[in-house]
Amino acid sequence: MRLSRYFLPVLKENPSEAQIVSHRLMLRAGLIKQSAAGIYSWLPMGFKILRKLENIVHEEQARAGHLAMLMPTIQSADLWHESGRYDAFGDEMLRIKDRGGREMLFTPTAEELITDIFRSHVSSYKDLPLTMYQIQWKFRDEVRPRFGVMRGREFLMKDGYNFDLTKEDALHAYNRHLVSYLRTYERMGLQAIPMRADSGAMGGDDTHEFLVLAETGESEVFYDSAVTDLSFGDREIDYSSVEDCAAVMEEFTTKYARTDETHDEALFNEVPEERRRTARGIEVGQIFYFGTKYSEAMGATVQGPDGKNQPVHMGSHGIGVSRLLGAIIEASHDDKGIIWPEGVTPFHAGIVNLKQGDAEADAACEALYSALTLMGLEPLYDDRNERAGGKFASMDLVGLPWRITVGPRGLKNGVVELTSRRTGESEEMPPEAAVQKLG
Ligand SMILES: Nc1ncnc2c1ncn2[C@@H]1O[C@H](COS(=O)(=O)NC(=O)[C@@H](N)CS)[C@@H](O)[C@H]1O
Repeated sequence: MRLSRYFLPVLKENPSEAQIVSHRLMLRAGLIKQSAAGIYSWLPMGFKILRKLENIVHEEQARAGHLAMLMPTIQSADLWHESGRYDAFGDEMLRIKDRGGREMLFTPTAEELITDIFRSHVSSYKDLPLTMYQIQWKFRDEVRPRFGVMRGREFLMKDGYNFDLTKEDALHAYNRHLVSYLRTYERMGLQAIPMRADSGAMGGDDTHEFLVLAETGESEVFYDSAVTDLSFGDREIDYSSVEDCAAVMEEFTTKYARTDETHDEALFNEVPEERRRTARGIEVGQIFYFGTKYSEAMGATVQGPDGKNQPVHMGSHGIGVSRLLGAIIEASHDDKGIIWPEGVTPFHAGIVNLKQGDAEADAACEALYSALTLMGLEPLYDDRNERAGGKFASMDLVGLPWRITVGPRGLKNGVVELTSRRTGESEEMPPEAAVQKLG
């Protein structure tokens, strides 16, 4: 992409309304623009990153054997009356009347609708296990939307729902989701620690939240520092194996790690004192097992092997896709701006031309642009007639992992400068070598 043809409204000053660094940087880097409290427009670069996050979520859900689908954002209140959550959800639910005066709502979550779809078409245990998920916008009329996309009112969520014949099968689905989440967050360059949490409005008993440690996190957490040494890595796992998934659950959730809602001081004191940590975290996902709460309320039953009809066991599993942009920036930035992990960066390298209009420099930039594009690496070429300092400042703010600086002096020696955004280290090398290094 050429910056002269892009839409990237970078702000020079820190917006006064932004209280945390990720909110500040998302506005300054021209990723989002607030349209109302807690509601944002996603400008081209912000939207490009959001789609990268969605793609990672889709890939890891597919790897786990979960089926992608899409439900509407506007739902009839009927199903919510049936489940008894219409009133229970309270003021967070945005209630709407259509032209016929029918009660509708902008969905805050979708247990009711997915259960209705299931009960309309599935009646035999032979069709189980079944997990379907969507990546869809939600609305929750938060009493205090704040911190930008971190606590929005309209936000993007991956919400997945499993339907199983028995509690054991549903707990395997729970563990399978934990595995898929560990991989998902690591691919985004995040360490998201699973912690015992409270089930709140979703109901049920077993639930873990996934938290990214950050001072600006809204959740207070208590954990054994040993959990920060765990990583899933690129190990192979058989998602259909109950043992394999249970082993990962065991490995990642045996040591003490809880949110304040479930914190148990006595248990915490059993952790060796030098390993006890209290911190704040950003909740980037949560998985739930809630048994037959919805299937009984809504008559979602299957005929079991014994011929008897029984309500299915369910769970729901969410990832805060739009919140993740904020979480990643909180975890990866410096005083100059964002530092995007390679797995989610909107462009792989910035090309900075120190002398736009200089025939040799322009030609070298065009050659780099084509070579990188041919390799499938998306460059962002700052071809504007700006002074070098301004170009460097924009590139640092936007946070691409690499910057290639091209100038007439360097070209005289047959070199360009390759700079790593994370380390700030620069190295001079021939243009071809820079392309190879990024490849
Ligand atoms: N106001 C919000 N703004 C941004 N992200 C949010 C907001 N509320 C929740 N989320 C994200 O959405 C994830 C899932 O939300 S949840 O309430 O925990 N779970 C559910 O709604 C279940 N139905 C999961 S399918 C959270 O872990 C969080 O990362």
